[in-house]
Amino acid sequence: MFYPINFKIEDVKVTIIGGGKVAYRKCKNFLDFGALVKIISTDFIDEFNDINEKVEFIKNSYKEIYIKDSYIVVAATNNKKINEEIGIYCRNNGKLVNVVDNIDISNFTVPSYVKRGDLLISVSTGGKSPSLSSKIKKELEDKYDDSYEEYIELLGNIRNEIIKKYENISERKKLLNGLVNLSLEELKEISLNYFK
Ligand SMILES: C[C@@]1(CC(=O)O)C2=NC(=C\c3[nH]c(c(CCC(=O)O)c3CC(=O)O)Cc3[nH]c(c(CC(=O)O)c3CCC(=O)O)/C=C3\N/C(=C\2)[C@@H](CCC(=O)O)[C@]3(C)CC(=O)O)/[C@H]1CCC(=O)O
Ligand SMILES: NC(=O)c1ccc[n+]([C@@H]2O[C@H](COP(=O)([O-])OP(=O)(O)OC[C@H]3O[C@@H](n4cnc5c(N)ncnc54)[C@H](O)[C@@H]3O)[C@@H](O)[C@H]2O)c1
Repeated sequence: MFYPINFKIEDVKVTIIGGGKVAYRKCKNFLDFGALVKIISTDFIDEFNDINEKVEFIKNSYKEIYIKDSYIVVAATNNKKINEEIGIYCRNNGKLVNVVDNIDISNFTVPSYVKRGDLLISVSTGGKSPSLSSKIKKELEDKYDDSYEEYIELLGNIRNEIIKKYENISERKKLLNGLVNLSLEELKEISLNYFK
């Protein structure tokens, strides 16, 4: 079983071994959340050329030295034995490791997710069906569209004002619980009143 946590990885060093489709997808995800990514691979697919963020590319085969200073490691080569070796080294050295072809060695996996500003909805099937995770994600993308980015921002701002203004915890809670039943337009109205 995997436990869900929200991990602050801004400026945390992440090393990915492998330069294929799976490594590319993981790389994009980590960059989305502000990590410092280094990639070691004997070859890289062309998609890597279109990455705008800063990534350190090392064209070489895997060596232990490359992951010594990384707290988070993804083993994403197409060589099962190398992936396993990376996984075991990381487990023995207190690192977080995602072995893309071996859930038993992995001590974390990457879920599907929908991100709308600070709203983050993630889906995992414990490795039983990545396809189902992806399908559920697509359903959630329709339900929680782009407008939620502004919605969550307004909720956060108004919540801060309510916390400042109301000391009584049960009154506070009632107000905060009620906010989520309002539409984006209604929140905008309230926000104008709070911040005028
Ligand atoms: C969610 C997502 C995140 C991401 O990678 O970004 C993700 N896999 C995605 C897609 C996907 N992966 C695969 C297919 C082909 C169809 C299929 O297999 O269903 C598709 C679908 C497609 O490509 O359409 C093949 C596959 N996946 C794994 C193995 C190895 C194995 O099972 O041992 C194999 C090869 C099996 C074989 O040998 O054929 C393993 C893992 N894949 C996970 C995550 C973790 C568990 C997540 C969970 O608990 O659900 C876990 C355990 C480890 C990890 O990678 O963290 C991303 C969806 C992105 C999105 O759309 O949002
Ligand atoms: N977790 C997932 O979501 C998922 C999805 C599909 C497949 N997989 C598994 O992930 C593996 C990788 O998939 P892919 O489509 O990215 O494969 P791929 O063949 O496109 O890429 C493999 C990469 O590993 C590199 N590589 C191989 N040996 C290396 C070494 N010793 N050192 C450094 N780099 C090395 C290659 O240069 C290549 O860039 C597959 O074998 C499959 O089992 C996982």
